Amino acid sequence: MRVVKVGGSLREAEALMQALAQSAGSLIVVHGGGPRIGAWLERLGFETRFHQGLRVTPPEQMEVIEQVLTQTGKVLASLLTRFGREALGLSGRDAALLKARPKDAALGRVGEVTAVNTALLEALLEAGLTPVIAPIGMDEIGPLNINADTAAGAVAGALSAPVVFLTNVPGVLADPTDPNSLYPELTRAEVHTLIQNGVIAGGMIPKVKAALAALEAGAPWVRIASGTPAHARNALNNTSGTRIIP
Ligand SMILES: Nc1ncnc2c1ncn2[C@@H]1O[C@H](COP(=O)(O)OP(=O)(O)O)[C@@H](O)[C@H]1O
Ligand SMILES: CC(=O)N[C@@H](CCC(=O)OP(=O)(O)O)C(=O)O
Repeated sequence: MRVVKVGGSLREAEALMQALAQSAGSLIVVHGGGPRIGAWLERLGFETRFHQGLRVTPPEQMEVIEQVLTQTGKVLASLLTRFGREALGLSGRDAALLKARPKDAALGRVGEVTAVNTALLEALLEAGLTPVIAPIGMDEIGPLNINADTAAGAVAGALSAPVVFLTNVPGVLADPTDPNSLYPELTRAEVHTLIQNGVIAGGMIPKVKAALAALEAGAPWVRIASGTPAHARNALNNTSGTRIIP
């Protein structure tokens, strides 16, 4: 079994969904949708800003964020199903799949995962269904906006499963403008240095942090790789992209 995080930066997800649908073994998909959320917030006249790769989430933006993410999951699940892998779009609110708490008051309704309903995921896999999870969590007040990388790392950690973060770059790059500057492997200490000196920035920060959290929680291996179909297939076999090691 593998956990696959599909980045919202991958706007044309169809070819990737076909590759995932046809890959061997059980999958749990966790997806993002940052660019689509941004587009809708802008269209509706909301300001949006990021702190360390996380979208600061005033409570009044939560309805839009939840709608966009939930619908994105339904689209991905229907594509997987069409390509032969029966899939089900869920949000972290369904059956308390992702219990969460606010991460930091300054970030508004941004959540961090406190518990994953692994029994539900195992039951779905047992029934031959592929869960497609929108990164919305739940506390006693209502929904929380969880970064999709964070959510994928938490799910992988809870299941002690490998996780692959598929995105619009080949992995962690020494020079984000040069796709040939890929780090094949990074340790925890190297990751922290690269965050401190600004080489790892923006949306790459939650990815490497989630990768380290998953490893700490028991994931056997973790990769950040390109979401092109060929690279995604290799990443699922623990070969392409950047491997993060403890
Ligand atoms: N060192 C780095 N190597 C690669 N990408 C980086 C790095 N630092 C920042 N980034 C940015 O992180 C982006 C990927 O994160 P993000 O846009 O959130 O994607 P996704 O939607 O797939 O999660 C890249 O497109 C790139 O702009
Ligand atoms: C708290 C936070 O940052 N939530 C993210 C959730 C979606 C996401 O993570 O999408 P990507 O994987 O495409 O970046 C957001 O609002 O954009």
